[in-house]
Amino acid sequence: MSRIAHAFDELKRNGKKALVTFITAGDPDLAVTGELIPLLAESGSDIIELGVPFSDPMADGPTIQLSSERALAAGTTLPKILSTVKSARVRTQVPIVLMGYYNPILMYGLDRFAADAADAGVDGVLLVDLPPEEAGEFKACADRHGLDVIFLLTPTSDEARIRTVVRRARGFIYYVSVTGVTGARSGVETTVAGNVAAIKGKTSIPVAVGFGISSPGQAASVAASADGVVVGSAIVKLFEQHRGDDLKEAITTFVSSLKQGVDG
Ligand SMILES: O=P(O)(O)OC[C@@H](O)[C@@H](O)c1c[nH]c2ccccc12
Repeated sequence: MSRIAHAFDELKRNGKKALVTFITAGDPDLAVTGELIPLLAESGSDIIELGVPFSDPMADGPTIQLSSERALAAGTTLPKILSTVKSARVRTQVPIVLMGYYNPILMYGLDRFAADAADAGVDGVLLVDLPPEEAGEFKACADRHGLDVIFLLTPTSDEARIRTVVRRARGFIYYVSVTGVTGARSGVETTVAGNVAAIKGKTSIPVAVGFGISSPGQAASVAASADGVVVGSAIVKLFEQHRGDDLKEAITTFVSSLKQGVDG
């Protein structure tokens, strides 16, 4: 069983839901990312989603776009991200999902990437712009090296797409709560609970929900129907206002409060 599947299993056994936290790798630099990985886990993150910064992040809103720019300006590259994960693995066993766009992975080489990511201690990969219908080759590489491929479903996914994802999913399915880009929003879409229930009716793979969740209260309401709650932009926003120990403290405090929300 993968580290991701195991984490969801263990939570379920204790009647709990997962908190998935997103940060961009390399914002403000990879040394900080390496310190934040164990810190996020200690603060209550059950899974960490690490963004691979990309020059044209079309699924992302302004907060994560800026974060990506800071990371690229700091010289962040995919090989350096993998070695950061490898070093952090000595300090924590928290499941790590790399989130990125297809192009950098394709340039790296699909099989070489899957091998190196698995060797570094990456557990899952989410490629935003690789639709499940076209993911066959990458999925074969990921399977070969024991990486979970995380697929996205959205409020507009049709039955055929849902069936494809349910068949191919490993680790968890990521349900995007809104049609639009990442970023904090004031309320949770009313369609989330119903759509999550519909997906869960078709699979035993856990369903995590993300996009627009930015407070402990929103996290609590999503955790009522989903197996996991993903928070990105609201955490990434803290990188605009804080540095050094101050950043670590702000993240610890905020992530602990999100965990309390998820735990009800
Ligand atoms: O930022 P938000 O609205 O909290 O959403 C989570 C999100 O940041 C993270 O999962 C993510 C960042 N970029 C993405 C692109 C596609 C899917 C998911 C993501």
